[in-house]
Amino acid sequence: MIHASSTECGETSEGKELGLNWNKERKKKERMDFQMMRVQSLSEGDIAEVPAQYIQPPEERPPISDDLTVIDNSDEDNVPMIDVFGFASEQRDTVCKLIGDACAQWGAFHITNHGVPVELLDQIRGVGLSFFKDCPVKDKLKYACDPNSPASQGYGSKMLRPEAETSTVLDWRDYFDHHTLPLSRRDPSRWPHFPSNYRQVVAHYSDELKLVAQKLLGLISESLGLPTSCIEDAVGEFYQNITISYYPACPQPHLTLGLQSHSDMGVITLLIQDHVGGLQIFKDSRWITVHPQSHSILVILADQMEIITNGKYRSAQHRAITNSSSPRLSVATFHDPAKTVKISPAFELTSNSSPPKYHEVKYGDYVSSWYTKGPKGKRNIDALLINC
Ligand SMILES: O=C(O)CCC(=O)C(=O)O
Ligand SMILES: [Fe+2]
Repeated sequence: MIHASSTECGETSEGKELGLNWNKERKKKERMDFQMMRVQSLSEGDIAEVPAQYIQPPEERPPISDDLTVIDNSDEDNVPMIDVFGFASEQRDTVCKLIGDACAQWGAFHITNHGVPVELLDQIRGVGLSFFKDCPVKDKLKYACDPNSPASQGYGSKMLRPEAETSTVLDWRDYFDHHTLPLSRRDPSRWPHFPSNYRQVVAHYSDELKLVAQKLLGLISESLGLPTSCIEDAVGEFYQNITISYYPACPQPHLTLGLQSHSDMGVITLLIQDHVGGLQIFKDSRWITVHPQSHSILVILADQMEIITNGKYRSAQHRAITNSSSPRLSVATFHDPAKTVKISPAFELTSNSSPPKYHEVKYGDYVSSWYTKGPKGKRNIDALLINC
């Protein structure tokens, strides 16, 4: 009774202290709750202005005056579209040359006739959208990822460790990260059970995209005059994650980013998006909006590819912008080395006249540093440059 009244009124010194601590704890919890708040809940709360934590510094803000100017560049000035002819051997030399040019100039390209059934592309977009749109946030939260562990599997809204976040603006994005390969990491019971075919579609998509990634690594190796298996041998067994990102409509797209500027940390990313558009690639000092192509797959070179190729092919810097009218969905499939694998420039690509440009790095160390420091464009890979 005494305790109850003294803490409630804060009359005794012990009570005051308890009251202060309680207040501090409550404030901390409110801050945490805010940080954990899903962007979708904010967006559906019908707010006119985005909370301060989502406002980018002026130099990072996208120059959007209204939503219709999001896709402003012409077809000629967009990532190359390459028909890979089902990876048929008769077309291999031609395809290899086109891929080599796209890797050197863009670090990204679309592929068609990749062998993944278009129905499967539609299905994974469909189950992803259904999870985000039709499942109440409280049900989605049953799959919440561990906010203290980077790249943990599940439903999340932020990428960085809490200690890094204090100085980092939050992204206008919710996502679901799935650990899909190797099979020892795949546990579909941790993925949404709604809609009912969700788990089966993600597993099927994972298997198909692994095959595409393997074939692409072969072509990319050959495009540099390397043995077909060179890059895949350097990477070892694929660690594959699939991230479905959902970017709710944003009341102030000119102040925010769906996903801040970064390059992916692994080897190769295969991305599909819906018809809305918002992915941009930084090329020749400007941001270019990638035209959505519903049946093609966008290939994005990631940082370990830049190291293995000794900078002949550079990882693509990219970001996602938001818009005020339509939510947007993308599915990114990342292919990474195991954390224990050491990555260094392929010896075939180095010589006395062309020495290694990057320090060797254990992939696990690279990942930890990326999550601790935050992406900020390409600063993580640039930190490995020799003599820099
Ligand atoms: O949503 C997008 O288009 C980009 C996603 C992305 O870059 C990522 O998840 O790393
Ligand atoms: Fe990315």
